[in-house]
Amino acid sequence: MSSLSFQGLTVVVTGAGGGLGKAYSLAYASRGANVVVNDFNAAAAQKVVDEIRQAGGKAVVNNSSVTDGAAVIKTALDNFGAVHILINNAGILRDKNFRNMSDKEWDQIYEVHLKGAFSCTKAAWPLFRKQKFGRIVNTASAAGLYGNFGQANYSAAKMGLVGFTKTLAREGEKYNIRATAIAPMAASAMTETIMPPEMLANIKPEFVAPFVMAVTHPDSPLDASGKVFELGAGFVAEIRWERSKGTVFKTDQTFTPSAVKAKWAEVTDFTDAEHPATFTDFDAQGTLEKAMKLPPNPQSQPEVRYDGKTVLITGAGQGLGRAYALMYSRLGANVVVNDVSEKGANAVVDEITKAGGKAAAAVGSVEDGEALVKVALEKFGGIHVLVANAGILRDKSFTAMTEQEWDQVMAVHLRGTYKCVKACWPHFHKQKYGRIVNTSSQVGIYGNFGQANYSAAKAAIIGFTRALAIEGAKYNIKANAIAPSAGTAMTQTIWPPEMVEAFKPDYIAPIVGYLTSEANEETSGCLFEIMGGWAAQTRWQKAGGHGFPTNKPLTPEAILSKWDVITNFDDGRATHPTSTQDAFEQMAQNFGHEEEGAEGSASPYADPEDPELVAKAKQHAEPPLPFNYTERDVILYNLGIGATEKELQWTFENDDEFAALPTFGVIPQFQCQFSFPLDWLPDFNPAKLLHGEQYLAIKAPIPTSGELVNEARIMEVLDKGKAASVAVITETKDKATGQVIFENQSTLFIRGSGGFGGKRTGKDRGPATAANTPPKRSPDAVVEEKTLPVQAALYRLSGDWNPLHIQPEFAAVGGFDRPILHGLCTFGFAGKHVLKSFGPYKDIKARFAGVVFPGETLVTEMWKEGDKVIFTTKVKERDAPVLAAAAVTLADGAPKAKL
Ligand SMILES: CCCCCCC[C@@H](O)CC(=O)SCCNC(=O)CCNC(=O)[C@H](O)C(C)(C)COP(=O)(O)OP(=O)(O)OC[C@H]1O[C@@H](n2cnc3c(N)ncnc32)[C@H](O)[C@@H]1OP(=O)(O)O
Repeated sequence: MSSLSFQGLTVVVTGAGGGLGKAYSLAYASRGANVVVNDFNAAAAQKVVDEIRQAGGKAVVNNSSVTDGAAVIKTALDNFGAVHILINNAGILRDKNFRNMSDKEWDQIYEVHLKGAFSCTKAAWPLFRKQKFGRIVNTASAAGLYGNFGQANYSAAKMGLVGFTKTLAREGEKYNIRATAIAPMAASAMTETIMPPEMLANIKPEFVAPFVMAVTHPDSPLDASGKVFELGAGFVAEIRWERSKGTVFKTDQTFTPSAVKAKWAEVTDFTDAEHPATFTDFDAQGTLEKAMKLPPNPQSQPEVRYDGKTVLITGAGQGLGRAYALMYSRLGANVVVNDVSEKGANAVVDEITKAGGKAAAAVGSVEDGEALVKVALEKFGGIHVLVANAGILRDKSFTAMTEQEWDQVMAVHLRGTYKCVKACWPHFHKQKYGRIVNTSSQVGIYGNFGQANYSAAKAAIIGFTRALAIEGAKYNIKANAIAPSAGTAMTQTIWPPEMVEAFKPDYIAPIVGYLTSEANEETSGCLFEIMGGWAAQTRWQKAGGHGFPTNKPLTPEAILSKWDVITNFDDGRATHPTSTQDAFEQMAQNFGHEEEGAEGSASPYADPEDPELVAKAKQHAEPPLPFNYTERDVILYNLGIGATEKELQWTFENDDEFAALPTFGVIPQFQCQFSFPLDWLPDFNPAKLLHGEQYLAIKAPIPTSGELVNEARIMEVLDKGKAASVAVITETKDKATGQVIFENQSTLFIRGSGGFGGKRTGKDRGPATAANTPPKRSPDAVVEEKTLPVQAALYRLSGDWNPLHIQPEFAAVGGFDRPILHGLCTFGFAGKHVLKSFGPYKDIKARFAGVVFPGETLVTEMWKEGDKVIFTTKVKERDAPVLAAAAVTLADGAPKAKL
């Protein structure tokens, strides 16, 4: 195959200052394209442009926000007179567990990822249409496809891009405009915050760029348009929707939540599943006719009821919402009927009250979710179920769609759903019970002409719901998304009258009624298509895909040569991933896939470790060890490092800001550390073991209770002459989701165990071994804090039971005249000092330079240097250094120093 040229084509890459965007820019430029390197970080963008120009390529910088797409595209026109390819890649992270996520964090993610992609695409679209050529790649994510813990905002925005892409592909087809969504896995400044370094080394952006080039070339495969692909580490596979055949219920009064429960296994049975490309593939009329002819539906026992439960239904003044409200009331629920129309809401409340039910109106916008939930609390004393149903349409072809029409649909569907769930969440959390049904749409699943706004919002709701299901699992909160089709005021504008009449909202309600019931103990994070008595489940199916060798550069030509394999779902290798972990594992199987004889090794593998050490590590590797903890453990830890009764955010579990101090991250691994036998070292004496250094990376929000798992291995064994130095790495993951929360690297300094002839100097492990020399100026902040004589006795209850810290005899063997304080206790105090002075951080490292005795006063001196805060800690009474070579890397958005 001849090499694909991009000569004469202009490519706009957003977020191109680093990571994937940079890799795209360099790759396109190397094939002759004119590249607009967009990044709000002017210096980073300029660097990429300089690199391209030095290599003889053509590129210009643009520093506009992606939400000002017109300005981004104008740079292309001003400099190159055209734009042909748009890569919507810019992204940020604002990870936070949903309970603590702020509206700002929600909005920022939406703005950059979804609104930004809209804005840039909107600006390029008329040009694409005019020249009858355009290529768009939208960057989704596995977090969007499957949902991810701590990423409700990101999961929503990323899945929204999938819906948006599908509609763009439909609308663009006639004009040779193609749109593709990718869920890439690649190392970037963004992923660095959530992945351990050795994993990052395997997922170079250079393995993603060739695919993006292949699907944006003028000769790109037509069937890439409107499709979604997962790729990274040299592996590429298409992913598509798979729908169960589902089941059909008789549409009479026996169609109840109890009837749904009785046949639920049929809804979720994927035998003979289908792979529809559009929702029009479905024989709605035939199914409805079949539904009517069925015998009455069998009912499960006991009957699904809602006595004592309070249900909030949004947009319940008419249509689907009204049908839900009437059903819930019949089943004994207290119903809160929300609608923007006072008349509509009151009419439904009257209807329920007259029939002997209990209902209250909550008039207002779903964007004021708290006010709606307040009605439930005031009238009925609680909230148990949310059915987020409110919706509007602002249909327009993408060419004609105004920003206002985009915003309006997003505000009601996406932000409204978010706000209502957010308002319910603390109550669900506290009572350890909650049921949510969020309303998506077949338009969100498959895309639809004239509904770019609606398809994006409705797809985003799927990603959002999946993230909620993951976060809610531990609290018996179940969240599902439905794509209902029924004759309502909304569909009246697009359906023929007889269809509106035939497909009654009552035929959707029983499914919702089952999903939100106590009887639903299993189903969460799922998506259902429902229409006229028929209900089916829709999930992802992933092609077996192709893994390219990682020891030679991947090219767009290689991607195209395997296109049939990448998109083949019928070779028996297709899978059904349901989590980011599943998606990642498939990619990870390609790590280290080498082709014999490949020249110019481009292996993305990190330097293989010293074989001797690998052997040692294997010998001493431990099986994963669990760590289960509650809020009580968090409080105990916080108290152990000096938190007080006045600092309720650290010592009172019901405080709104309740959190673990960041250095809590060292605790879960403890047991694991101690399970390593060290008696293979010469003259090993446990009393001679001191903690030498500690590095902690915090890769996800710290849950205040949870079930975690630790995997530890020895990384390095050094011979320091008089002592042995053993470095251990531990990854701590969430047990349910597999998400890495902490990475610890701990160095143990074992006096008297050296002289075995091993290496003296270890590897540079980046921030884990950095020297962190303080600058020669007076510190920017100083915190002094006295420890208590009881400090070690208190701290040890968090898991380090080493007698060195409590038993005088043991301490004496170690060479101390009284027990010493745990190194990690001092570490925790200092970490708290930095947090109080400079805000949150994503990693922290220190060397234990000298011992502390409980009761001594710690003085932490801090210097802010860029995104680092270098610090030292000494004991005031003895003017003795105890923490050295220490620093934190501040988290993005950390507040400025309070000096
Ligand atoms: C979850 C994780 C599990 C871990 C749990 C551990 C169990 C805990 O219960 C134990 C504890 O908490 S102990 C309390 C905390 N630690 C301490 O108090 C140690 C304080 N430090 C010291 O006493 C000395 O610095 C000392 C003794 C460490 C070194 O002093 P010297 O022997 O005088 O060393 P020196 O001559 O200065 O240097 C020799 C070589 O060793 C390297 N080195 C020095 N300090 C180090 C340290 N803290 N960590 C790692 N390496 C260290 C030096 O760089 C030098 O290396 P090279 O030969 O390459 O130049």
